[in-house]
Amino acid sequence: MQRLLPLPLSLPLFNVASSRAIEAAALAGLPVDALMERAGLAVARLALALQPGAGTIWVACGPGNNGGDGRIAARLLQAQGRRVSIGLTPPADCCLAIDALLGLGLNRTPDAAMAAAITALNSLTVPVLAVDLPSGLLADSGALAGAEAVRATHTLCLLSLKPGLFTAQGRAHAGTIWFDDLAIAPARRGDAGLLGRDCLAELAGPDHAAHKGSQGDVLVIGGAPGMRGAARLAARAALAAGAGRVYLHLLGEPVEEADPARAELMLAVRCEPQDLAGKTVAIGCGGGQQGLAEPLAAALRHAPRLIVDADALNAIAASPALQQLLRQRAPLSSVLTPHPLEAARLLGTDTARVQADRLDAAQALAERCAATIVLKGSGSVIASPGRRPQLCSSGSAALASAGSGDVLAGWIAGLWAPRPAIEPHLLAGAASFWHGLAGEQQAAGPLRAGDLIERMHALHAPPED
Ligand SMILES: NC(=O)C1=CN([C@@H]2O[C@H](COP(=O)(O)OP(=O)(O)OC[C@H]3O[C@@H](n4cnc5c(N)ncnc54)[C@H](OP(=O)(O)O)[C@@H]3O)[C@@H](O)[C@H]2O)[C@@H](O)CC1
Ligand SMILES: Nc1ncnc2c1ncn2[C@@H]1O[C@H](COP(=O)(O)OP(=O)(O)O)[C@@H](O)[C@H]1O
Ligand SMILES: [K+]
Repeated sequence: MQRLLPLPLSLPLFNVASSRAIEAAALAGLPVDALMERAGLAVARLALALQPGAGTIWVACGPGNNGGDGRIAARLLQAQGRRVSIGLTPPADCCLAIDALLGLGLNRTPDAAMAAAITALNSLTVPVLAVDLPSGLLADSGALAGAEAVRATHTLCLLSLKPGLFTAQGRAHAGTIWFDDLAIAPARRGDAGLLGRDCLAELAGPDHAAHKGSQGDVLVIGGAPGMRGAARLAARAALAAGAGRVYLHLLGEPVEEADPARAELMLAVRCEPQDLAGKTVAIGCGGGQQGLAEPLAAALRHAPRLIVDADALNAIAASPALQQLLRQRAPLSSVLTPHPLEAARLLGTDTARVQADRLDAAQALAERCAATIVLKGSGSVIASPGRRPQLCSSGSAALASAGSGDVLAGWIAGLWAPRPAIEPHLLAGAASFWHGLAGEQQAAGPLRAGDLIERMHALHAPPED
């Protein structure tokens, strides 16, 4: 059993169908109850490690094998001399609750009895340990099957890691995530990947002979009047990520300086095809509603590497001609960074549908746009045509603050410029992980986007001895 996050090494994720196939293959060589015995033992061990007080441990058991895991844990806890109560209502002296109501088999809105038990679990002030998944949370998507799911303080995921724990509502409901593979090594590829720190190894630093010309040029296009800050944040992030030279083309009224507070940034007065050639271009941050279509069409045609964010995404969603230009770009040359509403506009649907299956939505968008997609939010999804999607395991609600998305767009550009040959799927995963890692390093409260850049800059790996 291991505490999962922060995650050093990336791991495979298995959806419900694959998890069932892994279980069936394992059971072919084992006694029928072997896996459930292992699962119950793991639950009981973690329950004791959580050091429950002297009261009664409530084991809320559902009708299927999730409940079966709970019953075995209850038996083992009793054998350890603990008072245990099995049922759908808590004992008066509850010191720890084990949520074994529903796991992989959740397939509809919780019925009245289950919903009442979920509400009772959520009313407790003692720790709640969820078995496999918080009950009410869908394993494949991290969406809720009904109005409410258990908000656990700990979740022990069993046998196979399920994607739903790591995206949409998963992280908000799972608490501290633990994993026990029940001593079974899956003989199949994951349906998706969970990105760990090892993804940063894609980003080797510059060699000693590097110079600004070898580190690539970034051009940030956006920052209409009133929203200049968004483009400046992206440009500052590109600089902090390691681009050799960073230029800003600000839309609307001319300005004298690119960024008076960051002397390293240069102003790009024009945005003609020859100004785009050879550059990594990030477009859309603070782009506004007007003045963006022309530079966007030029960037789609001429930028060899392109990151499309914010208003540029909205402009593409509204224009079949721009959509066609996007699809006609060279393979492996475009990264789109939508939040769920922007993704919904591009897909012609609504935010709720995107959030109901983030992995599916991101993959559909990647195929439709022929681009790498970073679908942002808790558990960002990185999807590319023909690739397995990745979920970012880093990040926190400290990032839920204006400008952190602009920083991500600029950061991707700044990492891409010195590494023009890197595969965008790997680049976007590593950049998102880095961004999330910096976003976790906040004791409390939101992280201002300017401070986020400084934290991301501080995470550049020191040279090895
Ligand atoms: N497979 C593995 O990898 C391993 C699995 N293990 C464990 O088994 C768990 C999976 O067990 P499972 O398949 O029995 O499903 P489970 O989650 O107990 O639910 C099914 C029951 O709930 C019911 N039900 C469903 N939705 C409902 C709702 N909304 N409201 C009310 N009822 C609802 C459903 O009813 P039915 O649809 O049949 O009418 C059925 O009776 C897994 O999460 C893990 O803990 C480990 O022991 C070892 C490895
Ligand atoms: N709760 C959260 N958990 C993890 N990451 C988050 C969370 N909230 C926001 N983020 C991240 O912060 C960034 C916000 O981007 P975006 O919504 O475009 O903001 P803005 O447009 O203000 O820059 C994204 O990278 C997103 O993944
Ligand atoms: K459960």
